[in-house]
Amino acid sequence: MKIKEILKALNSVILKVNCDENMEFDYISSNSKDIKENTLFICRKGFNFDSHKIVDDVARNGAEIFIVEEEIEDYPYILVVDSRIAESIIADVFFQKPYEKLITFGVTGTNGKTTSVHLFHHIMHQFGIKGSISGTVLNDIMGDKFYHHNTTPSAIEITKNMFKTVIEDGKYYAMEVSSHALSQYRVESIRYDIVGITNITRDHLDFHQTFENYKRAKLHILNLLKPNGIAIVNHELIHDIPKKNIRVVTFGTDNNSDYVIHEIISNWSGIFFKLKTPFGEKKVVSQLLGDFNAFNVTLVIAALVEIGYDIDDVISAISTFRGVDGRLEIISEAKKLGIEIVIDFAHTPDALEKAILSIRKLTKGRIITVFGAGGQSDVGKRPMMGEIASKYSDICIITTDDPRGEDPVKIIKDIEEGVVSGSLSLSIIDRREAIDTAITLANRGDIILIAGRGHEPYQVFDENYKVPFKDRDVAIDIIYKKINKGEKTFK
Ligand SMILES: CC(=O)N[C@H]1[C@@H](OP(=O)(O)OP(=O)(O)OC[C@H]2O[C@@H](n3ccc(=O)[nH]c3=O)[C@H](O)[C@@H]2O)O[C@H](CO)[C@@H](O)[C@@H]1O[C@H](C)C(=O)N[C@@H](C)C(=O)N[C@H](CCC(=O)O)C(=O)O
Ligand SMILES: Nc1ncnc2c1ncn2[C@@H]1O[C@H](COP(=O)(O)OP(=O)(O)OP(=O)(O)O)[C@@H](O)[C@H]1O
Repeated sequence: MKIKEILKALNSVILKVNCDENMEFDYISSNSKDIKENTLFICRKGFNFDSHKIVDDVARNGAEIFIVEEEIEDYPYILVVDSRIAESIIADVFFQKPYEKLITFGVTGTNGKTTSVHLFHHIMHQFGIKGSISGTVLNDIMGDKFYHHNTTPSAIEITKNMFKTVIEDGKYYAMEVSSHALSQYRVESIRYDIVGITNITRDHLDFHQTFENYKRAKLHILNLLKPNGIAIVNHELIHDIPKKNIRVVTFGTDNNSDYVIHEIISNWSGIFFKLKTPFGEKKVVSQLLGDFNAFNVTLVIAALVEIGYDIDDVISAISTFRGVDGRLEIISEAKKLGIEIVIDFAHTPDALEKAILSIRKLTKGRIITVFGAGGQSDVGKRPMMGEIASKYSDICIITTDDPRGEDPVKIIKDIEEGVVSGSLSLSIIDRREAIDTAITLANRGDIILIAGRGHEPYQVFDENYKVPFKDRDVAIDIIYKKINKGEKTFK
């Protein structure tokens, strides 16, 4: 591709062009670990690193032209106001707007993104339609499955994955869109057929500073719709939707919603609820545990139905979806001890409250909640989580999550500040010991909720020290040790 092909698109961010516009490049990258011959390299002053400082290394590996935020010597470059915006524009031109050839579904919200995107993928597979998904737990790009450290990857990676989907004849691309990605222009050039907003409750205030900023970042997704795109929005947010010319379809328990959820029945086999829809009243059965999943399920029903799929076919395909790893996942081995253990990724106050209250409906026994809070992330939510867990559980055990460089004891103290007085709460720093204690304390009929880390395979103490620790595997290991030592009665 010739430089002149991107100049027009970049027009609004260019400060200076210091290269021949007939120069050609064959590859684009903003990551020095991903350079090929004749690469156009995008330098950025990031939060941790300034890649303007490594232009010599990058050039040695094959970069020929640079996009920069400050002038460099010795190499041809284009100086821009903001490299992040430039990256999204260049990716868009280089990969020829692949989203135009796909059904694109972008889901944002504090909780429920992963579940909604995976459910959408499942239904499309049931319909025999191929496509891709990306998000926290898994990227599945036309069957090529891998984990990415970001919920929403960089603009180049997303667009490249969409391009691959088009080339391999995929029909859709469903993705989780984080608030970080929205404010860092990672999805700025993408256009969606459908955007979904699950809910907006407190999280990530370390990054966004205020809840209003966080909400604004999330709602920005509404600016990224295709001309005939549809926004499927939780009815609770109706007053936050800007008055623009976009098609908004709402869901929720409020009778004014377009899709009204009512009469949710929850048990160990899942949820059953009734749904008032523009196509009449429907009954929905899902294997997902937890009332809150009625919202995720309805978001996906509305998304598919509003773009033309038959509502009965969609509802029927939902019943075979077994859920996502680490989201109210039952550890069946616990039954051998006469108790129940559920693993859940709840790591925000709202999610924790909803998870505990959902479980409350499943037992007459006690709820023992084992949880902590991640380091380097929204300190203010810690006491709120302490309050919620101690208020709604019978016993709460505060422990270590992923400290990410912070002192685990300090994090636990922050959580303890919110613990309701008179509640039964103890703190055990070592997560394995905390889970072990919960299992020891549990009586027949009790439920242990191990919250906060869900599917995550490593406990991250700091950048250089992470240890394998999957809540599910640890819980199962402890169960078998107790069985072998005869420590607990069998069911
Ligand atoms: C704070 C933050 O959001 N950082 C994101 C941001 O990085 P950055 O721009 O600050 O990059 P940087 O690490 O300083 O490096 C600057 C530039 O140098 C390049 N570089 C850097 C080092 C090197 O050796 N070579 C090299 O070329 C980098 O590719 C980058 O272009 O842009 C990168 C590319 O998109 C992201 O990978 C990175 O996510 C970091 C890893 C991160 O932890 N982000 C979290 C906060 C985040 O984004 N989380 C949300 C989900 C939140 C949730 O819902 O739980 C997400 O979408 O993942
Ligand atoms: N609709 C919902 N309302 C409230 N809580 C929810 C909802 N859906 C899921 N949760 C809770 O949030 C947790 C994370 O769910 P999920 O992974 O689907 O969300 P997410 O938005 O992808 O989160 P993240 O981006 O942090 O991975 C679940 O384990 C559950 O506790």
